[in-house]
Amino acid sequence: MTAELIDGKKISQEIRKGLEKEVAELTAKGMKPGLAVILVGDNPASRTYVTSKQKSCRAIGMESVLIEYPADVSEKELLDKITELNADDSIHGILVQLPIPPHISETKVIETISPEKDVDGFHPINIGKMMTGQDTFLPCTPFGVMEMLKYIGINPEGKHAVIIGRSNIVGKPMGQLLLNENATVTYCHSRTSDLQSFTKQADILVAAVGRAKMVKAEHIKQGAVIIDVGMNKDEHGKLCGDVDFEDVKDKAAYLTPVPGGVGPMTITMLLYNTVKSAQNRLNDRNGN
Ligand SMILES: Nc1nc2c(c(=O)[nH]1)N[C@@H](CN(C=O)c1ccc(C(=O)N[C@@H](CCC(=O)O)C(=O)O)cc1)CN2
Repeated sequence: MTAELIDGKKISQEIRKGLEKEVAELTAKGMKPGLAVILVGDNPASRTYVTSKQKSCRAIGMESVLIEYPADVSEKELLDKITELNADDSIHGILVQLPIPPHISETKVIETISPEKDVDGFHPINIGKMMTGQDTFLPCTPFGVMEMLKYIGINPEGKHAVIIGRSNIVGKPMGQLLLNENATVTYCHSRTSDLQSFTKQADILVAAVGRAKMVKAEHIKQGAVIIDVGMNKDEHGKLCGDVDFEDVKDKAAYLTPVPGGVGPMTITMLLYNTVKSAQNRLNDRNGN
């Protein structure tokens, strides 16, 4: 048996079609959704991602502003800009592309963004709401994974989900979203002993470690759903995930490709969150 591919581009297109309609309706009501993206420094991968975010916004009729700073910008200048954007009524979503240079506190940056405009879903208030199952902006990559599971008809309830990775933006929220849907969740990480003994139990395995092709057939259970969040270069400089696609494809039931899997969903859920923010603002304006 060969695994069925979970096509992130196709799922994204369908979600974006629906969002385009909502954007048109919001625009007609004087609430055109606007996203501000802040890029610090000139990391080529970050530039690719922010360019893609801008293009995706414009393709569905949203406004998108890119604010660029050199790598040596002061923390104060960056935080002042965020404060200014918090007060700008034409902006419904604000994000600072990560990673940022080490002289700037990521925590301060995230906490300066108003929770109402935190379309990345990284602010502790929004993380707390997610953890307690309240309606909020969900972190885009794990949110995208949940949408992919829904699309292929996989209900996490009662399944054993194993997450490899414990980053604040992917691993930790991924486990929480699966738990919210009644999965039994195990987190594995760099200090986990005998990784394979856990991953082999997974009905749903999410790899988010940043190590090229580390998940092999021997790590997975026959018929598992394998979600690859990795974005690495292989020995030939070619983009690849954390999962060895060729090795696992005849053992998994479902598999996300890299590229074309989780990546496009991350941007789609950012659009979703920004449209939701504009809708929230309209509801506030109308006293709903
Ligand atoms: N503020 C944020 N910073 C970062 C986030 C984030 O969600 N918010 N996530 C990642 C980067 N990222 C979005 O910002 C991102 C990464 C990859 C993709 C993507 O579509 N990848 C393509 C391949 C692209 C290529 O060819 O290089 C794919 O998988 O098909 C989108 C968004 C870290 N920073």
